[in-house]
Amino acid sequence: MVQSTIHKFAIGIDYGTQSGRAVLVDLTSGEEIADHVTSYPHHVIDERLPGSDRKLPMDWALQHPDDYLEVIRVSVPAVLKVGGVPAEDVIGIGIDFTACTILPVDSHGTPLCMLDQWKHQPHSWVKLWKHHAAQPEADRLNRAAAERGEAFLPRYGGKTSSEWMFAKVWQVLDEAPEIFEAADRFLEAADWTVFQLTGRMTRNSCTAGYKALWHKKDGYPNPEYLKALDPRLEHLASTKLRGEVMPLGTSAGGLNPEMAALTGLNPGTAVAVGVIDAHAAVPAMGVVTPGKLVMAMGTSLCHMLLHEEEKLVEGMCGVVEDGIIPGYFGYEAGQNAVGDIFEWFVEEAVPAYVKERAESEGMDVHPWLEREAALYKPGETGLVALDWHNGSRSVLMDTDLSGLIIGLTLSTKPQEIYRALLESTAFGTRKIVDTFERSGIAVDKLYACGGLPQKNRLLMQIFADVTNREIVVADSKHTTALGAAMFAATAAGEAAGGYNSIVEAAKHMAKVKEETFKPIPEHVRMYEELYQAYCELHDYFGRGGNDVMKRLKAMKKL
Ligand SMILES: Nc1ncnc2c1ncn2[C@@H]1O[C@H](COP(=O)(O)OP(=O)(O)O)[C@@H](O)[C@H]1O
Ligand SMILES: O=C(CO)[C@H](O)[C@H](O)COP(=O)(O)O
Repeated sequence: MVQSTIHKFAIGIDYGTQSGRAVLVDLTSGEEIADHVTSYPHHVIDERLPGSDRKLPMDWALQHPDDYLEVIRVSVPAVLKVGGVPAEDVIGIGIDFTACTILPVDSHGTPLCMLDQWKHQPHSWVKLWKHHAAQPEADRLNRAAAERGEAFLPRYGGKTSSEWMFAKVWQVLDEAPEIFEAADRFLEAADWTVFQLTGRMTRNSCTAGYKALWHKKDGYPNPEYLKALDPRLEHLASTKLRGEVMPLGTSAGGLNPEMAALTGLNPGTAVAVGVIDAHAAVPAMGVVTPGKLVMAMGTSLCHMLLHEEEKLVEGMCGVVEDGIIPGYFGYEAGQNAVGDIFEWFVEEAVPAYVKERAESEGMDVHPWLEREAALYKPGETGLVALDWHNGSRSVLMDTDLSGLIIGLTLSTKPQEIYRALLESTAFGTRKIVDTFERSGIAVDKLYACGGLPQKNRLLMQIFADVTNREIVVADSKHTTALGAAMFAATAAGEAAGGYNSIVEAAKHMAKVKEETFKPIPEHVRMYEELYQAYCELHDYFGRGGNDVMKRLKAMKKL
């Protein structure tokens, strides 16, 4: 039991792709007192709508909004109970969310998919960040913006993504105009959940900036451009995207009485505006100044970096002033799949004998493959792979690209392929690091958090060797939730026992391990050569030298 009389606490809720977790955090030390995970009862909906036989098309990924409430209903009371902390000592709640994860709501804020009238229409559901079916809209959006010289486009590396708000909303309009019409607003799931907690509909500057092309001075893309896309989009920004955009670390309002009763927290407890999951990890690792690239490594990989100036960097997911830490331009880049690629290999491509051997040694397949793959030196497998099994986010921003392994022979072993796949993801990150540096934005050190640094040491060593940079690792079980709790402490403010700035919160609450991964000079040399091979393949297949990946994908869609 914690001495709650001297300490104050906040709850961070992290909404991931498969599950949500609540973490009760001591604001003095950042210690995670209790955590609880709720798996989403409806999982990722990518085959059929709940209660329906209707098959979803390729590249769709939906979620059920009630799953987000389930996390609040179950995980929040659970951490309060385990932590043994009285409600009055919990001064704030913060949430971080995957993004861009959006939903259409009616004028009461009720998701259209929860209304009988619309629940059978797939476009009424939450579109998860990895819903990639809006690529045609993203392509048209990019072409029009480039032709018109729209000022926002360079801030997003020259291309906006099919994962983001405008492409997704336009897909709704194209394919289900009745849903577009019925939607009073389109909201980020982060903002909808904050609305559920507070009854106040706000938008957070982080998702608005990175995922909805919102700019602190210019606002959303202008009506003329939107009209040129489709006349029905002309007033989108002032109608279905309306709502005050609030800076990170501010309070969206107090916890409403219904939610207080549901969770056991006090009504009026400060609720911070939402933040993107990966971005919450930045202060949680103590990164509040430039030169330190934070990598949230899990299913996918998000890279975040701070800089004093706004620079235009090829293929970046975005640069947003005050987007992560006030006073700095926050840059985001990413890889659509990292852990997901390793998962695909283990689930879909590993021979039965590997599973049997792992089982006979009492090991899971991943660590077994890691141990065997670690016996090879860089280059010894004769393989190079492209990490595009779920498309390329940075720097090509193209979800129609696909994976590739080159160098296979009749003697290639599964552990060699596993190693090549680990290496491919490190090469993908190296490409991002090089692109930042070429644009004059220094990357001195890497900071890793998420599930992968805890799970796979070989992967981390390969990342250090391929990038030739030291890697600091988070010392937190739930780094993004810790970040969300820090934003909650900031929203509550010093007078309530929190902090007056996220930088101050980071000083007291951020946690990294003492042990770091350091590059091994001999490996660095070998990887330099392999990376050149990766770059040749990257440019050949990714920059128009050969469009076979796109042709194959188009055939598959027929
Ligand atoms: N030992 C391992 N080595 C490499 N990848 C792993 C290992 N164990 C699990 N994974 C991958 O880690 C990913 C999950 O990462 P995690 O950070 O826990 O989740 P999330 O990204 O959903 O928050 C999955 O894609 C899984 O395939
Ligand atoms: O694009 C994002 C952030 O900008 C997504 O939130 C992120 O990629 C989801 O990742 P994960 O499931 O690995 O937490």
